[in-house]
Amino acid sequence: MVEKVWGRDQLPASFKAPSGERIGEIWFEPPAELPQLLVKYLFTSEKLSVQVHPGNHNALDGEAGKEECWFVLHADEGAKLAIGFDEELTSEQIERAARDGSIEGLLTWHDVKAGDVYYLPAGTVHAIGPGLSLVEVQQNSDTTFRLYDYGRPRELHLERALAVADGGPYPAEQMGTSTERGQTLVDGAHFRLDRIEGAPDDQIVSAYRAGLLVLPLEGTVRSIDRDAAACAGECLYAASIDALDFSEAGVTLLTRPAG
Ligand SMILES: O=P(O)(O)OC[C@H]1O[C@](O)(CO)[C@@H](O)[C@@H]1O
Repeated sequence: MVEKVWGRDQLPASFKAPSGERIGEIWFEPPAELPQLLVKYLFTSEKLSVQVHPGNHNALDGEAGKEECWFVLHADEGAKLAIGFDEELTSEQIERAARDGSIEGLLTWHDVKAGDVYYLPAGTVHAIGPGLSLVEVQQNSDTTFRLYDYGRPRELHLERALAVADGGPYPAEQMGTSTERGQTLVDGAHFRLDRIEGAPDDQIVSAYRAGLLVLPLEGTVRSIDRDAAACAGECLYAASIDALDFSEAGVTLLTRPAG
């Protein structure tokens, strides 16, 4: 569990937050067999920094590319995500806006609801608003460049952020809902994410023949050959979907690296 200035004192029932701590993130450390993917739960009560991540192509030595996606579990009335800019901006315009704080108003703030999914290509300038619970699936990287933090006394990384930031609007095809997309929420360059109800069908089984991470949102998923099980708020690694028992499953997220 990671404390964050924008985190929450009270987490949903399936998570036990230590009292007196403001938990913003729950990380599931990638298992040795699947080092490419990092899965987190995020809980917000305030805005996250306006930030950007590099891609593999423009990360420097010691940094790592970070593309991510968000699956919205819960959104308070009026909750929003800022992704991309309303209008194309130059690097100089982004820098000026980051320095004087007007960047917040230049971002496109999307109304969100449970079941929405957003894929964030590297370079996308973004901020997560308050009142949200999300599952974040991302490349296993902790490289975040903050452009603006509302005056909070945390470090900014303006120069590196400007070097990788895309000044354009967010492409509509990168967002959707689980109703529109069906089971496969993301099938991208770095990872795949599916949302299934009950047991997996043949198409899902054939897509998950190698290592995967399982996040039950409702119900329980068990590992057949190991003494392990996961329910809501937990994450289970399996070497193949064939090693899992979905007889008590409700709604489950499955994710694996691309390829
Ligand atoms: O800099 P902040 O505001 O703490 O945000 C960092 C967090 O934002 C995210 O990049 C999500 O946008 C998380 O993966 C990361 O831990």
